[in-house]
Amino acid sequence: MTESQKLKSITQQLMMEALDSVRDGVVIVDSNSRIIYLNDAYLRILQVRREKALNKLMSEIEPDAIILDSLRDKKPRVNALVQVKSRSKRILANITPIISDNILIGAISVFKDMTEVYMISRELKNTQRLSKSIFNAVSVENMTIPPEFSHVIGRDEKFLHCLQLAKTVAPTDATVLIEGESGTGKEVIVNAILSISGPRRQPFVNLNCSAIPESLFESELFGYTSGSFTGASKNGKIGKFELAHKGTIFLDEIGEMPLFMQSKLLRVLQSGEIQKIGSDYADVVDVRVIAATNRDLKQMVQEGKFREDLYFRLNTFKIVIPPLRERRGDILLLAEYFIRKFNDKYGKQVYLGKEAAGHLQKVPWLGNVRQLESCIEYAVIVCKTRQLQIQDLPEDIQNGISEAMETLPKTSQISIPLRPAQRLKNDIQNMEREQMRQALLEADGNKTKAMDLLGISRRTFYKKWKLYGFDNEIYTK
Ligand SMILES: Nc1ncnc2c1ncn2[C@@H]1O[C@H](COP(=O)(O)OP(=O)(O)OP(=O)(O)O)[C@@H](O)[C@H]1O
Repeated sequence: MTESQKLKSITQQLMMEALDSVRDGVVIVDSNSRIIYLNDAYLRILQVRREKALNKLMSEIEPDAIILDSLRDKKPRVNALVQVKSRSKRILANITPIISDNILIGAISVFKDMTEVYMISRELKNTQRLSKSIFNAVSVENMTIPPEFSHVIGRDEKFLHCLQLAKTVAPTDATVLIEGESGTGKEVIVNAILSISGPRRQPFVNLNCSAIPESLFESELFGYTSGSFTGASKNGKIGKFELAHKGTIFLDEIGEMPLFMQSKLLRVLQSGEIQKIGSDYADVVDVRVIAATNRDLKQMVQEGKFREDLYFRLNTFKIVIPPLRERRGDILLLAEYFIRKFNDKYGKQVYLGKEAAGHLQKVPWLGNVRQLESCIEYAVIVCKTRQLQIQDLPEDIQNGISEAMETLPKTSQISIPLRPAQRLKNDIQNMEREQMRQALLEADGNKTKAMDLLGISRRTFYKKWKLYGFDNEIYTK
């Protein structure tokens, strides 16, 4: 090797090393778009393995790559913001065609990863939209309930405040946390938010965290690639987050999410990144998250059962729905509403008698609006006259609860926990558990059949299944 050849080879080596050490991605292709060089940053940013890209044709592995345009028209591209489709990444690229003696011999692209910048600017836009929305909301003196909320019943001040918050946050893309006891109407508020945010935030994916076994959580949420584990479908699986891309995901019972998934959820909330099981790289999704819980997440954080960082992240915009016993003014409104609903359903013309109305107002409604709803459904069905009376109400509402009420303070604000109410709750739960057990026996252990027999949704069924520890029992006649 001559001295000048040696010098040339050392210079080339130094240049390659220099390119390898820069933070920006660098790729060089020849005139046929064959990748002849890529640096370490390229591999890191686009999350590919060297052997999957080097010496391959760019036109085959990334047919929409902007560097191909430069090869075609021999023109440079300056600060081009592009999406690398196969990797869901945003990059800012500078591309120069390499021309020697008027002949195109290739092109070089130097690019920056803009995904994080994009996520931050999205967050910023959200915050701006949210503050604008809050500004508009506080400048309206008397809140008017939006027409989209017409099916939401309630005039209590605290409840109206929840609706106002829902209305405020709906047009933004902010993450929302809805807290409230079981049956208070968390899902009703989610639907209200969705009805305002409209098609802009579709598709909608609903996921109840308590219905997913821990071992399936990751594949449910993020999916898996084909053949990533024994028993996996050969076509792979699309996760719920991918399904909800550009839309909204509702994570109900977020408090039931296992700790290892909480950290993965935090990553999605912070960077939009999801990684399928078995995949070498992460995809970026654009999903609005609405979460709900009937657990005290703050308490769970203290007990080490819920990640503090995720809690803070979710807590940015919180709507706390008060229990029905703290908005007693709404009981009759809701009761009348449900009577209308079940009159329609069962072809009846029942109206609420004065004594029954008085009685309903005294009940502690530990099961909240859901309990009131099923109580009214029962009463409308059994009511033989047109006037719904105390004796038409379910027995536990007629007796047990009224007994418990005698020992409760006569104020509209009942502070919990109260021992009699707790005892009552236990009674209700025992009864519920027994009914479920009977239904499961009747259905020979077939859960879908048992749900039908009980007349409850799959979601409610699995919630109670978990609550009452049915996992360890065998149900065959
Ligand atoms: N304000 C309301 N107006 C009309 N219906 C309501 C209202 N609040 C609750 N409901 C009805 O009560 C039932 C329970 O409500 P929902 O499922 O939203 O409660 P939840 O808080 O999500 O319960 P869980 O925590 O058990 O999932 C539903 O049938 C719902 O339609």
